[in-house]
Amino acid sequence: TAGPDPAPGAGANLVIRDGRLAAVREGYERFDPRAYLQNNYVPPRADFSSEDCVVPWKLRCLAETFASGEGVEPWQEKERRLRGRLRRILPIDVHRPDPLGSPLRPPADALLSAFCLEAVSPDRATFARALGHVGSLLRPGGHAVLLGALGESFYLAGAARLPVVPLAEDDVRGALAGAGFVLRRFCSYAMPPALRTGVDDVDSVFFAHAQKPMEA
Ligand SMILES: C[S@@+](CC[C@H](N)C(=O)[O-])C[C@H]1O[C@@H](n2cnc3c(N)ncnc32)[C@H](O)[C@@H]1O
Repeated sequence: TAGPDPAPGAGANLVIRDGRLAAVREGYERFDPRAYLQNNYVPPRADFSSEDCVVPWKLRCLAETFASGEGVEPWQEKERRLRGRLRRILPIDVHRPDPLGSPLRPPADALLSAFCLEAVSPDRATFARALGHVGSLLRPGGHAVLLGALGESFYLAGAARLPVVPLAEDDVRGALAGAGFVLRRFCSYAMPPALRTGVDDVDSVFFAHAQKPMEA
């Protein structure tokens, strides 16, 4: 059945939103993954001699969360089991209500998204919508683990200068609540001056673990 008539101006808003998403897509055509890795995943940001460094902080958050479940095993064993279970790598577009192009059957137990949603969204409303889209891939009781940037407006990846929606902690908490999640853990890491290398203007990094309620 047809829905209600769109409000006056709604069509124009959709065109503007589509135009801004097209600009984001165009930006990612110049995204250079090697340059991105070089900017973020080697020293000084990935300096494993210092626990205070940002990449060890991110990994610690993930390790603590994943270790809080059933069975604690050496990472080598976890890696072996994960590789054994990996079946397919699928393209995803977080701006589509159906991000994988078709429903996920069965829905996922867990979802991990790192530095993606805010880096592909022109504004907070689009970020919240994208979170809702990927959240819909989870089963009731499923877990979402998010890492992301706060207060960031751009980052560099080779020739590409990608715009980022600058988020505050409350924007992330609000978007999670709006997407129907219950927050289990939220923490943040202030980027120290020594790691403000010019490859972005990030203020801090957040980590969130949230869960979909079980169905009544
Ligand atoms: C800042 S990088 C994050 C990379 C990595 N996940 C990390 O943690 O460092 C943003 C990523 O978003 C991906 N991306 C761009 N548009 C997207 C979209 N519409 N849906 C899903 N991912 C997208 C890009 O390919 C890029 O790998």
